[in-house]
Amino acid sequence: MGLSKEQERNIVENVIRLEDIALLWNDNCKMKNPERVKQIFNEFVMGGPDRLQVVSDFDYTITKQRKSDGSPVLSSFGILNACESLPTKFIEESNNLHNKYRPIEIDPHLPMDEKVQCMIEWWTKTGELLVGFKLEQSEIDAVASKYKDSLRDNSHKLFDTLNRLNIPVLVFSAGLGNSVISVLKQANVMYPNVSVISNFLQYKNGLLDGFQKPMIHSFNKNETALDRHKYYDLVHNRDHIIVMGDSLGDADMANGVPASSHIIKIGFLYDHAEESLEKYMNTFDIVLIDDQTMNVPLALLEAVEKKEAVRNI
Ligand SMILES: C[n+]1cn([C@@H]2O[C@H](COP(=O)(O)OP(=O)(O)O)[C@@H](O)[C@H]2O)c2nc(N)[nH]c(=O)c21
Ligand SMILES: [Mg+2]
Repeated sequence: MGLSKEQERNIVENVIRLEDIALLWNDNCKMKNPERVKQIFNEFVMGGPDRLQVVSDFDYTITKQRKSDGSPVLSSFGILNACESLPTKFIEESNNLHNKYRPIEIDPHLPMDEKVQCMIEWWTKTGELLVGFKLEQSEIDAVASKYKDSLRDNSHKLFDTLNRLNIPVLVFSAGLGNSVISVLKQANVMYPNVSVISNFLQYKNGLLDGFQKPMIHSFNKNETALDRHKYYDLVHNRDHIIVMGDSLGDADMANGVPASSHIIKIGFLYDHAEESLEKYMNTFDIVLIDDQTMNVPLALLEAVEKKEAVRNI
């Protein structure tokens, strides 16, 4: 994936030619407006690492949508539900809630305000079920350890590079933060530049007591939900933003940032790829179909790093 001499020269001369980034011309990579991608890539390379930040979804964005051996990857809530000490009643009721609310979450015809109301109910009821019994973090860790190898190929290289360049990474998940952090730690990518904003378990006198606030559900995952969060102070001056997600709603994760920011949105598409492609292309700048790697964001960061190296000579 290294850059050729000519590519390096182009970067020195302040131009990335998208033509040179072979990955972007693979059949499974779709861009509605390659000119815009090119312009943003160049701005990001010229702006350098100090203006960059990454905002990424977790489930099926940092983790793979499909493993090559065919084994499934559990979501962060899936990891919780696989903990054997959970009471059977919790699993039953949690499944009932899933059966009721998941169709509402993905219904394309329901008005958004109704969907939001239902998602608040779903997360609230799940929180109410998680009260009054023990669940050790070590049990979540034991389940999560089975999924530490489920990160996209080259995730380590991506997180290493982001850490080296001091680029803040926000992992923004409406799932369960305890699982997210456990997987990231056990995969050795939980560097100091990585923050996780998600739903975390709350404990009272050693027993579960629902979720900590504020609630992050599938439709309030944008940085306006973070207005009063300390994370906002850390990143508000970083106006070059790479957003990564696998669901259409993930594209809005950076909505709360100033309007002058430049955002490149990378969408990983897997399920129903043919039917969903048009929507994804209208929503994300780059759509990667069944690409179980981090190679595209990595190519951008490699260009940023090369340019920075030249600048510092
Ligand atoms: C409250 N709740 C929400 N979810 C799902 O968890 C997902 C987490 O949301 P997300 O962070 O947007 O993940 P994603 O973009 O990878 O899908 C939501 O989309 C819900 O479908 C849930 N899934 C399970 N199994 N149990 C739950 O209680 C529960
Ligand atoms: Mg996801």
